[in-house]
Amino acid sequence: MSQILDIVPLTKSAFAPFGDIIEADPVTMRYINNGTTERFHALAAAEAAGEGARVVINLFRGQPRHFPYEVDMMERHPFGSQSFSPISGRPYLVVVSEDEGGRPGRPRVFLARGDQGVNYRRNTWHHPLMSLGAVSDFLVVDREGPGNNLEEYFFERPFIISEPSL
Ligand SMILES: NC(=O)N[C@@H](O)C(=O)O
Ligand code: NI
Repeated sequence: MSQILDIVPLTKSAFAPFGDIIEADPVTMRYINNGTTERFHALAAAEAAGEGARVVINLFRGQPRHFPYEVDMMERHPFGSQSFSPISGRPYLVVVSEDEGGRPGRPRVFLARGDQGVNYRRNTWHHPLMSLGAVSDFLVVDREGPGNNLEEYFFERPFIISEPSL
């Protein structure tokens, strides 16, 4: 099988094994504030495990990735979830893997729209942030606390992502 990875659109069903999509899904919408605001309710849940852990809200300013791109590693956060919500309105790549006996399997690459966020469930293999085209800001909600919340795995042979067509 080729090391070149296909890129597919990010959808709720395809991403379900890895976490949730943070987008204005009409099914989740309820009016609040006397009808002046639409609340898209409980799109995802932040997880922060362990004594003394807390959920934190961050800004990530990502440099655009260049292509062809070598995916030589994946990471996961054993004690908490991690969400990325684009603030700059630009598309970006989401790269995730199923767990195969404690190692990431073949990565899956999703092209996320600039109005779609993702929440990686706790312990989900993913590649670090992959901004596209220009420096992009993201609101990131994840876990801070004691213990090592970062596990990395390096592939023997890197996978390749070709330039996405936007
Ligand atoms: N290191 C860090 O906070 N960021 C990564 O976890 C990432 O997924 O981008
Ligand atoms: Ni991460």
